[in-house]
Amino acid sequence: MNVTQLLLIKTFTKTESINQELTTIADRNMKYLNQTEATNIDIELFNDYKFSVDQLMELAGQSVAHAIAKSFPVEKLSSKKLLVCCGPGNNGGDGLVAARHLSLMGYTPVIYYPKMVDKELYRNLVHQCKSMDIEMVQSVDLEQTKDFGLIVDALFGFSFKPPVRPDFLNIMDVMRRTDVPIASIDIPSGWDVENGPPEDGIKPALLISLTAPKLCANQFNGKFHYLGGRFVPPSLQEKYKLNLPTYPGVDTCVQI
Ligand SMILES: NC(=O)C1=CN([C@@H]2O[C@H](COP(=O)(O)OP(=O)(O)OC[C@H]3O[C@@H](n4cnc5c(N)ncnc54)[C@H](O)[C@@H]3O)[C@@H](O)[C@H]2O)[C@@H](O)CC1
Ligand SMILES: [K+]
Repeated sequence: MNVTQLLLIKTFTKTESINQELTTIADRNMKYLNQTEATNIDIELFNDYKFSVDQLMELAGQSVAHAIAKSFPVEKLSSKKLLVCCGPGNNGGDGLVAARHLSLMGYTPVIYYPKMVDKELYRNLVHQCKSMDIEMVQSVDLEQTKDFGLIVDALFGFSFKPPVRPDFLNIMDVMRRTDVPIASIDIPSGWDVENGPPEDGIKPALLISLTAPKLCANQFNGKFHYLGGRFVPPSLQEKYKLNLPTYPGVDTCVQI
């Protein structure tokens, strides 16, 4: 190895460690949003920055699929089948998008979508999933969860207001009692967005926060916490002092 090569390696190593240091500093100051801030950022993305819901949902759902693949690689999962539980709002939409991407990545998602809202966005997402032969089930009980290697929790996101309404009590009970690991999108369903888990709250193994973590994520102590939704314009990050960590390379998600 000549002197130039040695110098190049040293410079590269130094840059890498500076980058890591910057990421750590950013992590330390990363903003955890309250419910109002999360809603306001959402409104600004749509009204001021002119994003459409399906644009952001596609990016969010894809980043969820990538975080799942990093945490539960398809070849290591006990069963390639994943149960994706989708709620009535955009969190449920993220779940439908994630199911489609997971299917393209070699998993076998099965969707449970008990309260589909009759809007074109959701109808199209369901149509896309059905066109890819993704199975949809009408009910889920505890016994059935044994067929799955992972449950994707896309029931409620940052607009959730406790307590859980009767239509979702059964699936929440199944998620509480199952031994199958859970990957929660944005908020562990049933948790208060700011105050965290109720006494008998679900305990996800993976949480994928979107845009920026919400306050309840401070109480997450599962194995993997990722940030996804790499779409926040710098000026919006600056306005809310989000201090988001640096996403590695071209990744759509970053472990935090
Ligand atoms: N900027 C963003 O901020 C983005 C947000 N996205 C997703 O959108 C989510 C927020 O979506 P929404 O505002 O549509 O709301 P949610 O998906 O959080 O849930 C709202 C739905 O759940 C119902 N609900 C609320 N409380 C309930 C309760 N106690 N029992 C039963 N049902 C209840 C509401 O009636 C409504 O239908 C985020 O968490 C994230 O997953 C992404 O799709 C894209 C970008
Ligand atoms: K969720």
